[in-house]
Amino acid sequence: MAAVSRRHFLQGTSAAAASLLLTGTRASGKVDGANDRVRIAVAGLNGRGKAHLGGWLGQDNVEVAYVIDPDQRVLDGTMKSLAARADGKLTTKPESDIRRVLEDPTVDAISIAAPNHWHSLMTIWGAQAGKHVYVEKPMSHDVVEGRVAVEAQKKYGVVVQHGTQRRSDAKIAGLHEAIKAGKFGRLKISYGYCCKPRGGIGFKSPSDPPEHLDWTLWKGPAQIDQYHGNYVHYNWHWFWETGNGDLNNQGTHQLDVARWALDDDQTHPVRAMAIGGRFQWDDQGETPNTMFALAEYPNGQYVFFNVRNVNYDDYERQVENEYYFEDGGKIVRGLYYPPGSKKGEKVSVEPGDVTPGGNWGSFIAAVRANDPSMANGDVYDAHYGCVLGHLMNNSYRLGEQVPFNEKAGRFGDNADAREHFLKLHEIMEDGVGVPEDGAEYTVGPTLTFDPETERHVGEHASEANTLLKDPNNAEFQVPDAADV
Ligand SMILES: NC(=O)C1=CN([C@@H]2O[C@H](COP(=O)(O)OP(=O)(O)OC[C@H]3O[C@@H](n4cnc5c(N)ncnc54)[C@H](OP(=O)(O)O)[C@@H]3O)[C@@H](O)[C@H]2O)C=CC1
Ligand SMILES: O=C1CO[C@H](CO)[C@@H](O)[C@@H]1O
Repeated sequence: MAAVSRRHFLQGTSAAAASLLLTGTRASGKVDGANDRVRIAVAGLNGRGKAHLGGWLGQDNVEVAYVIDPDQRVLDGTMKSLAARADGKLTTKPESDIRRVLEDPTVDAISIAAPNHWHSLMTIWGAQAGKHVYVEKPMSHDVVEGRVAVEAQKKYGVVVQHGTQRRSDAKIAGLHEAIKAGKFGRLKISYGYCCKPRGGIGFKSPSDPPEHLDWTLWKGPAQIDQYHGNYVHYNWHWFWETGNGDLNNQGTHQLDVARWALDDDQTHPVRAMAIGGRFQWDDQGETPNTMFALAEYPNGQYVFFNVRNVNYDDYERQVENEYYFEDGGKIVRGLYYPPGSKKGEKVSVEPGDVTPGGNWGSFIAAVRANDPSMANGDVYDAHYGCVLGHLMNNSYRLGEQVPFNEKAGRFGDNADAREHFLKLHEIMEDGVGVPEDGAEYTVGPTLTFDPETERHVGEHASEANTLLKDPNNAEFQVPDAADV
C-alpha cells in the first residue's frame, strides 16, 4: 500500500467492528494478506494493557494474536474476558515470554504495556524480528537504551509509535504549528505539569515472589536484588530500577508536549537540573513526589517542569502545559494573555497535521502503509522526549540535601526559574505544611549534556554518565547501538 499524507490517510475508511474471530496465515514483515488484516500481540495486561486490547479490537480487521504476561493469574483473567467477547471463536493465544511470540512469522506488530524497564528491550527485539511496535511511554528507562531503540528502528524500518496519545491530537499539533510560526511571538519557556494527588506506598518486606509470577521474566533487564510486594503491580514506578518517578510516568505526556512546542531543530537540552523531594510519605518509594526541573536547549528555549503529588486540602490538580513568550505573553489553560494583560483570549488555531484515527487507528494506518513517518509520536519524538525527563531525574539523583527553604532554589540569574520554583515552594510550605525545621530538599547539580554524543560533559560528567545506562541481567542485555 502506498504511503499517503497523514491528514488524508484514513479518510473514507469506516469505523470498525472488533475482530477477534480471524486467523492469519501471512509471512512476517508485511501486511499484505486479504483485507490488510493486522495481527498484533499485547505484552503487559494488568493495567494499561486492557486499554490496548480495547483499542486494537476497536479497529477494523485487527486481530489480537497473542496476549503476553509473566503473571499466570493476569494471563488467565485476560483470556477469560477475551473469551467472553469472542462468542466461542477466540483465536488469541496466551504466552508468558514475548520471545516466543516474536518467532511467529504471522505476527505483524507488538504492543507494549509492560513496566518501563522492559520498554526499550522489547522495542529493540520487536524491530529485530521485523515487527512494528506500539510502545507505552516512556519508550526508554535510560538514555542509552533509547538510542539503541532508535538505531533498531532505523535499521529495520518498522513503525514505532510512542504511547503519548496527545501526539494524535490535531488541536495540540495546530497550536504548536502556530507557536512555531510565531503567531504569539517567540516561545521562551514551554512548561509542563504533572500534579495529580497520590499517596505513599508503605513498606513491603522482602519475600519470595508469588508462585503464579515468573519473576525472572518480570525483572527481565532490571537488576533487582530481592522481590517485595511493592514492585508488583504498578508501584514499580517509584523505584529507580524499574520506574522513572512521576516525571517520566504521567509526566512523559507533558514533557513530550512541552518539547514538541520548541523549534523543530531542537533535539536534546544542553543543560538540565532538578530540585525536589519525597515529602510527607514515610514509605519505601525512592522517586520524588515533588519536583521543579528545568532544561535549556541549544537555541536558548527552556522546558520547565513541575511534579507535585502530595495531597493536601484544596489540592490544585494540574496535568497540563503552559507556554511563556519572550514579550511577556503567555498561553495558560487554552487562553492567550497578551503582554501585560490579565484578560485571556480564547486561542483559535487550525487543526495541525497528524495521522488521523486517534492513537490506535493512526498506528494501524502506519502499519498498513508500512510507513514509520506516519506514526503520531515516532521513535525520535519518543527518544528526545524521554531523555528530557531522564536528564532532569539524573540531576535529582545526584543531588545534595539542603534545608527546606526558598533559598535552596539555586538558579543563578534565571529569574523565571526562581519565580516558578517559589510557587511550588509556597504550596509545599503553606499548603502541604512541610516544616522548614528538619525537612530537606534534594538539590541537583546543573548537568551539561552534548546532544551529538548523548553524553554529559563538564562538571559532574563522570557521575552523571554512570546514570545514562542501567546495568542489565545477562539473559536480557540491551545490545550496543552498533550491534542492533
Ligand atoms: N499512555 C497512557 O495513558 C498510559 C500508559 N501507561 C504505561 O503503561 C505501562 C504499564 O503500566 P500499568 O499497566 O499501569 O502497570 P501494571 O504494573 O499495572 O501492569 C504492567 C503489566 O506488565 C506485565 N509485565 C511485566 N513484565 C512483563 C513481561 N516481561 N512481558 C509481558 N508483560 C509483563 C505485568 O505483569 P504482572 O501481572 O506480573 O505484574 C503487568 O501485568 C507503563 O509503562 C505506563 O507508563 C499506563 C497508563 C496510561
Ligand atoms: O500515563 C499514565 C496516566 O496516568 C496513570 C495514572 O496516574 C499513569 O500511571 C500512567 O502511566
